[in-house]
Amino acid sequence: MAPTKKTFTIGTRSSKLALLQTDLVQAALRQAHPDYEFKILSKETAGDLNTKIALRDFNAKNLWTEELEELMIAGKVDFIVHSLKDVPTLLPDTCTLGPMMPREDNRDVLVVKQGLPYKSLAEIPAGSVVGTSSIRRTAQLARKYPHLKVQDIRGNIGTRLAKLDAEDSPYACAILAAAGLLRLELADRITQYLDSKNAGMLYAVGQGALGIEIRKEDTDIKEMLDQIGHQETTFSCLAERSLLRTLEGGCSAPLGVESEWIQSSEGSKKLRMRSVVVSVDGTKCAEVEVDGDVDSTESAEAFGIKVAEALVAEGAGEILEEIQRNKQAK
Ligand SMILES: NCc1[nH]cc(CCC(=O)O)c1CC(=O)O
Repeated sequence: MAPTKKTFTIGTRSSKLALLQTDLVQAALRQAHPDYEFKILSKETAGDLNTKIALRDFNAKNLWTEELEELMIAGKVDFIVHSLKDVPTLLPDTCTLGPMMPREDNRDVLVVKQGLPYKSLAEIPAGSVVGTSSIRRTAQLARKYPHLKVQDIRGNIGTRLAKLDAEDSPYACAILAAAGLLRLELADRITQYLDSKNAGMLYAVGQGALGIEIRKEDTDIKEMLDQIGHQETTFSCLAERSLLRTLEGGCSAPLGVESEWIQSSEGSKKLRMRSVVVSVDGTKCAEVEVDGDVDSTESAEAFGIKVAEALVAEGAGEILEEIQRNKQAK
């Protein structure tokens, strides 16, 4: 009888996208470690079940992660695959993020309601309703496209597209992450990729990347994940998360980022990060572009703090405090 393979259990949410993403990690690990077996254990989380309340009104930040972390701490799963964007910047003491696989497209995209002719955000007529539940997207739209209206659109990606396309829907278009649509093979729904240059829109910290959460002391799993990791993704995402953590806005901060690796004249690559904090009504804005030498976890974390300080010097602190005050007054 063949000896049984050493088996690892991967935890994930049970949404279609979460399962697809977990399949990507499982396939990469099977290829890198043919001697091991990788099983998937999926679970519906509080975040999946609560689709009625606007995301920005949730106080708990770990709706999507907490129950899976409990399974990992209890030893029922060995590591967890998340959309990095949904992972809180502060993890439980015993947990940490492992090396990250190559990032999918990190941009936001415009998706136009089926049957409407618009080819870009700039073409959407004044007074039209844009579907998004993200405070970051809402604030950036208010700043760059003040003639458009914004309305919540909740649920997983399939649900949001159905709400957008419904004949009696109020929406002309919606803003979504490219990564989710591409992974679900819905690229044909993408009308325009949005970035700082063509649309003045920056993406969310961690968008397009997968976060693999592990037990902090589990060096074996960390080494195993090193085989499928991609340093540029890991470092840029850690820097983005350090920036968000320093501004301490959690997922409800109207913070946009855009990271890119640029070739410097000395031959090494530098990390260039553009970042913006916008007041919800779009009237106030702090915007920076910073280059840094990032070649380790530590320098990535330090660079994120440096970008946060640059934003604060541009007035980001006041904008975030005002949002905090309004929340408390509710
Ligand atoms: N907030 C929900 C969410 N979390 C992760 C993705 C998919 C994209 C990604 O992995 O960044 C989405 C959907 C979206 O924002 O359109």
